[in-house]
Formats: sequence, structure tokens, C-alpha cells
Amino acid sequence: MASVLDVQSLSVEFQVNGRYLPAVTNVSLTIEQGETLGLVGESGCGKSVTSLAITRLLSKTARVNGKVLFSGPDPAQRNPVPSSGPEEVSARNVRERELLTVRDKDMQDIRGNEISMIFQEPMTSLNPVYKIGSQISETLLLHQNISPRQAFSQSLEMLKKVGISRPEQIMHQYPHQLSGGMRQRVMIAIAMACNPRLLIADEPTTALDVTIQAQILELMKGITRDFGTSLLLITHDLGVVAEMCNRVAVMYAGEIVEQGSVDEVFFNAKHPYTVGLMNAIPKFDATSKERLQPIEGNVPSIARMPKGCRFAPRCPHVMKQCVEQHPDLFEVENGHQSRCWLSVEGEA
Ligand SMILES: Nc1ncnc2c1ncn2[C@@H]1O[C@H](COP(=O)(O)OP(=O)(O)OP(=O)(O)O)[C@@H](O)[C@H]1O
Repeated sequence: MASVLDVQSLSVEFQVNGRYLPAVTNVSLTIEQGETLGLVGESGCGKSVTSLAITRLLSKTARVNGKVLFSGPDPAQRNPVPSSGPEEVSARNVRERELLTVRDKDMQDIRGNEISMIFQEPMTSLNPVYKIGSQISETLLLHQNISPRQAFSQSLEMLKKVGISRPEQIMHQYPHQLSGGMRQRVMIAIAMACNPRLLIADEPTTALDVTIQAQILELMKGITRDFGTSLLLITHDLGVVAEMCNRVAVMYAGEIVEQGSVDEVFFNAKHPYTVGLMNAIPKFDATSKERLQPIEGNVPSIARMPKGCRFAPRCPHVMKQCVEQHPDLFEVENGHQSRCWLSVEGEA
């Protein structure tokens, strides 16, 4: 079966003062059914722009190239009632569509229904003037051919699934009456209400304190597993990737610089940027006296991208070739790729 998401050579440029500047360059990635792909990198590396390009939510100043193939249920065959298990999901009749060229109306139907999104701050995504119950029901009524009464009872079920205690009362409350963690649970309920094939979560726990973060991640892991949903998890936190993901793509200055299985990339990191990110993680092991090693320097501005390797100005292993020639993504081992001249066979 085709990948749920197959992004091919995606590039995004923004028009700024009459010039087009590259925010995302030649990004290719795939996500299989039920798989979680982590997209990591420092602030400004292009993670959010990539997800907004996939969902066609970029501003009008953006120029997008490439292909975003999404394999979702054939609209004509879609089961109007959300299923509750992976078996039903895989049995759906799927059809591949290219999201950058589908009609706006079709894209609106895909968003929230077949592809859902969760963002960092739930307060900005929830509408402060509507009760929780109406906000979940609204998603169901928009995408599924059901009555308001059915939508209400399915919303209640979803609140139970995301572990909200007293769900009957919460249905009648407003977002400001809930804690941050509960609001994020509600966002997950809304995102999963229509049983999407793909969930995109952009820093979903960054605004929460650590114990709540762990609970929300655990919830997302459980619910995507139960529903058979694929997950694109955007984060700057490698600990979250280790906990949640099957595969990881590391972004730097708008490009993927390394990707592969989490084990391969974590235990056999090839790109000096990935190694730098690993060394910058605090270690809490009592015997460790190592100091944190931040990566010196900053991500280049999209207005001044280096000509060769974009990481060259910060790289501890920089060579003449790196400054002059832009490296491709080289295959290191089966499915493990690194955009570094040192990864070319014979040079490592
Ligand atoms: N509308 C826009 N116009 C011009 N530049 C933009 C626009 N949106 C994003 N950018 C630029 O694109 C680059 C990538 O931004 P993006 O938000 O994707 O980074 P990110 O990796 O998600 O960072 P963060 O973790 O801080 O959200 C940045 O340099 C950003 O300034």
C-alpha cells in the first residue's frame, strides 16, 4: 500500500521586499500507516513551514513547489461513523491525491477530516466563546453526515477516550475554565474526532509543564496506536522523539540534513548538526560531569543562505569542499541518509 504521506522535493520561498527567499528547500519524506515521524531542528529551521505547506495553510506570499501525495480514504467510500480501531482504517478504500493541486474545497474537506492538526497553544486554537461540547460536535457536523444529537454523543465519547474526567460537565464548559493540559486533551479529541489518517502535531506539549507533557505524549501515543493514525510530530526536543517516534528527520536551515530510524540516527548519528543537537541535551546521570555543549553560532537567515553546506559556518569538521559545494542527502545505510560530505563513502 502507498505511504500515507509522500512529500517529494517540497520547496517553499517567501516573497520579501520583492525577492523570493528559501524557507524550505527540497524536502522529501514519507510516513507509513501507523508510523510516527519526528521532524526536529532548532527554531527557524523550517519545521512549521513544512507542515503548513503540506496542509496548504501558508500565507499568500509563499511560493510552493514539489509534490505532497496523500493516500486517504476515497471520499466516495468514506465511512461516516468514526471507527475505533486500526483494522477498519486499513480496510478503507484509499485513493492517492496530490495536495498542492487539489481544489480549495477538497482541501478544506481533507483538513480536520483526513488530516488533523494540533498546535502548541490550545487556547489560540479553541474558540473562547463556545462550549467544549459544541466545538467537538462542530468538527463532526462539518465533516460527517450525522445529526446534532449523534455528534453530541460522539463528542462525549471522544472526551472519555482522551481521559477527561467528568466529561459530561466538561462538555458544557468554556476553554478558559480548563487547565492547559485539559485544553490540550480537548484539542486531541477534536483532532481525532473524525478518525484522521494523518495527525500533524506542531510542538504539542511545549507550553505545558513536564508532568503534564508526559501525560499528553502518552495519550497521543496510545490514541494514534488505537486508531492506526500516522503522526508527523514536530518538536525541538530529541527526548520527545526518542519516546514517541519510529523514524526521525533532522532539519537545518530549511533542509533535511539527516533522516532514518530513531535507533540509527540516535546511536549512529552521521551529520555534525545531529551530533551537536545530541551533545546539547542535558544529561542527568549522577556520574556525568560533562558540561552542556551548545552548537556555536546561529541558524543562517533565509536572506543569506551559505552557498555550500548550510551548516558549514558552524561545523567543527568543516572542509574546503563544504564551503564550495552543496552536499546531497547521501545514503549511509538502508534508509539512513546524511547531507554531509563526510558521509560519502570513503570519506567518513
Ligand atoms: N510568512 C513568512 N514570511 C517570511 N519568512 C517566513 C514566513 N514564515 C516563516 N518564515 C521564515 O521561514 C523560516 C522557517 O520558519 P519555521 O517557522 O518553519 O521554523 P521552525 O523550525 O518551525 O521554528 P520554530 O520551532 O521556532 O517554530 C524562518 O527563517 C522564518 O523566519
